[in-house]
Amino acid sequence: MIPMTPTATILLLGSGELGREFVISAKRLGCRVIACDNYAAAPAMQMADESEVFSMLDGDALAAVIERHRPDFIVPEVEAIRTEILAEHEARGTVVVPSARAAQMTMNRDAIRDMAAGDLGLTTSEYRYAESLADLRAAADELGTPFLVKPVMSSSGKGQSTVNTPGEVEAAWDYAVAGMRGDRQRVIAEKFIDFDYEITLLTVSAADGVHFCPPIGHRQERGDYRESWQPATMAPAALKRAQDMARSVVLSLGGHGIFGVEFFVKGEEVIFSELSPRPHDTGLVTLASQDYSEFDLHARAILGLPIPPIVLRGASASAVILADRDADAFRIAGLDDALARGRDGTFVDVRIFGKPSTRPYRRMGVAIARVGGGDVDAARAEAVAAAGLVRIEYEGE
Ligand SMILES: Nc1ncnc2c1ncn2[C@@H]1O[C@H](COP(=O)(O)OP(=O)(O)OP(=O)(O)O)[C@@H](O)[C@H]1O
Ligand SMILES: NCC(=O)N[C@@H]1O[C@H](COP(=O)([O-])[O-])[C@@H](O)[C@H]1O
Ligand SMILES: [Mg+2]
Repeated sequence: MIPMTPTATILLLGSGELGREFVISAKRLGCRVIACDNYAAAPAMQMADESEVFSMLDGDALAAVIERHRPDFIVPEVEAIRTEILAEHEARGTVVVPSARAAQMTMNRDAIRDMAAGDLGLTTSEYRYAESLADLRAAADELGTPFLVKPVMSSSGKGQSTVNTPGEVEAAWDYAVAGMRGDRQRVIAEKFIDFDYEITLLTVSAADGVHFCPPIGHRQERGDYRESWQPATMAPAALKRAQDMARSVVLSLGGHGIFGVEFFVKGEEVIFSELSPRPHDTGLVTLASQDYSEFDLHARAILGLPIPPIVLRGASASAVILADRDADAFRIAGLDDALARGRDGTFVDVRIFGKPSTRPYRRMGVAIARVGGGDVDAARAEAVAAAGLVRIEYEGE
């Protein structure tokens, strides 16, 4: 029985931790959500009204699921989706978030890079594409070392490595091919940027215009985020430049929703890196920092609701909780110790994602913290301490 007429029916394509928080935000506004992914009991499925387990790269399977549920909105949550099918349904009136074109372009690093560096003229790292080891060797000669190699279709650092000497080119090619999603054997080689810091600028494109969250600083290892904090300290001129670039990218992509726009900052220079047309992992910090989290903002923008001023509650941080091996039998312990760190003036909380299995470096949860007094370093220390107290206990240990 459906207890009421939903505000909207949402088909969520991808059901990880970001989808899980999005489902909670959307359901709070009365939406009905069908969560999809290629494995059962994924984090967002545990919160959703219904779920579907299939490969979202399989066009026929994807079309059949869309037909079955006839959603008002299709909300991509991962980058491995047969996007041609989304375009067909958009043409027939289903809203694809933020747009089928944005989903298609941001799933392919080459498409978004060509748009940003070419059409929009934004500053990016110097780059080349390669479709074979020979191509990559030629790119190495042109770029010079060090440079990064990334599959054009991948995320969370999968298949990404840094080439420091010409002798490392072959290993980088093999690693990228092994880590790529989708069916295109193509990589981008990007000149390494020795940046001072990097940020995610959460940018909301909504019916009432473009809105920005305060910038989020983050630290990455192996191409995946470990810690994020908000607000990141930035010169006002650099922030303005990042906002102008983000606005031009999101307006050019079209549609409504939140975007995580990534920049490197080196001295006066603001360098566009890439973007997600959806909530960003480094934006998990907004669960502590903002009155409306990035998930609340995504839901509101999608539904055509107004975006009120985005208010920062205080200096905040997030720190990830990672697994270190493959396992199906495990338990998460130490929440008592982690939460006991909360005290007067210091908010500490955790989100455990409920992933059914672990693998090395898989993100299983996150600790979030907010402190009084605007001290981002103190917030980082709290989040890291809390995350460190959460333990994954593997069976048979
Ligand atoms: N050209 C570069 N120079 C220096 N560092 C880089 C460069 N490209 C990427 N990195 C580092 O690697 C991280 C991950 O890169 P990128 O965001 O392109 O990968 P991703 O797989 O899309 O990750 P995610 O899906 O988490 O955003 C960056 O945040 C940055 O720390
Ligand atoms: N940087 C992108 C990102 O953080 N995506 C998030 O990770 C999930 C996959 O996790 P898994 O690989 O552990 O299943 C995705 O579903 C999404 O929530
Ligand atoms: Mg990134």
